[in-house]
Amino acid sequence: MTETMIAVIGGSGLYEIDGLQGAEWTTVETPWGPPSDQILTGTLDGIKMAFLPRHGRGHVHSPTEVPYRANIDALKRIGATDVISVSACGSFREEMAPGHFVVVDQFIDRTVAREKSFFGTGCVAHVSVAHPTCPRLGDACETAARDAGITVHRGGTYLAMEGPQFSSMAESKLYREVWGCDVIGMTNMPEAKLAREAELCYASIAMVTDFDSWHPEHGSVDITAIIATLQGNSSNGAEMVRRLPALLGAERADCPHGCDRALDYAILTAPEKRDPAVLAKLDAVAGRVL
Ligand SMILES: CSC[C@H]1O[C@H](OP(=O)(O)O)[C@H](O)[C@@H]1O
Ligand SMILES: Nc1ncnc2[nH]cnc12
Repeated sequence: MTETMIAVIGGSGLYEIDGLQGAEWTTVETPWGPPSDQILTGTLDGIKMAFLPRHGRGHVHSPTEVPYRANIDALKRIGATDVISVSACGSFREEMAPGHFVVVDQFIDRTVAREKSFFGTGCVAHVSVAHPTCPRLGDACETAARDAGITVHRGGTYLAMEGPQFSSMAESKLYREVWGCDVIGMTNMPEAKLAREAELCYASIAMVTDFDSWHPEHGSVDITAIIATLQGNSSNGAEMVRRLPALLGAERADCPHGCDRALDYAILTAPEKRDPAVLAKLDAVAGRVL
């Protein structure tokens, strides 16, 4: 058994969480540079918690410039076992309305300008992201959100776009009608891929703020409408998070879906060909298998 540490990555509108006991902002250094901000650590119901604002307090990093590798490395380095991503998203479904939460389970990655792996020349690895989110964590988030009185949809495909501009109407219709996506945002990729490489269980909660630009009656997505919805979504997100420790418990067994063993057979580079400098950078992420 391993001691649970629940890490929450807070997206747009969620820059802090209240109610942690022994709350302290801590600076964490990583071989991939500084994370988005300091990490707030503490306990909730006796269970270790960490909170990292994805864009930094005051929203300083654009979706392209979020230091995704440093963020995931930093969470792994401080002992996080379970990562909950909480994000603002547009919706492609009439029934997934602003204010609703979606427990995302699939992604289409359309991002093009981001570092997407901890591995590369000197230590090559290929993990599976066929099922990029952890159903055990998804169950906990779904229950926590329902208990908090939030309308929650289980399962959805998240289109990760580069941004920072929103989609054109033609793109919006393509993602919805042809590709069958349910929600859209700018940040869950490569975050989810990196969490898998770091053997962290990862769940993504999409907090719907708008109907993007496909909806005949809602016009085009616009930031003022998003901001108006963000505040209520963020306090609901915090309510959901408050319920997670009681659902996940202080001790965790191995993940039944294997998230925490993703690197078991993933590294292809022969031991004698591995670059010691690259291995040194992988100490937190892949130390278990190196
Ligand atoms: C608030 S408008 C667009 C912005 O919001 C989302 O951020 P996050 O995923 O961190 O909640 C979206 O991905 C964009 O970055
Ligand atoms: N419509 C949208 N597209 C991309 N990211 C978003 N974040 C919130 N709404 C969004």
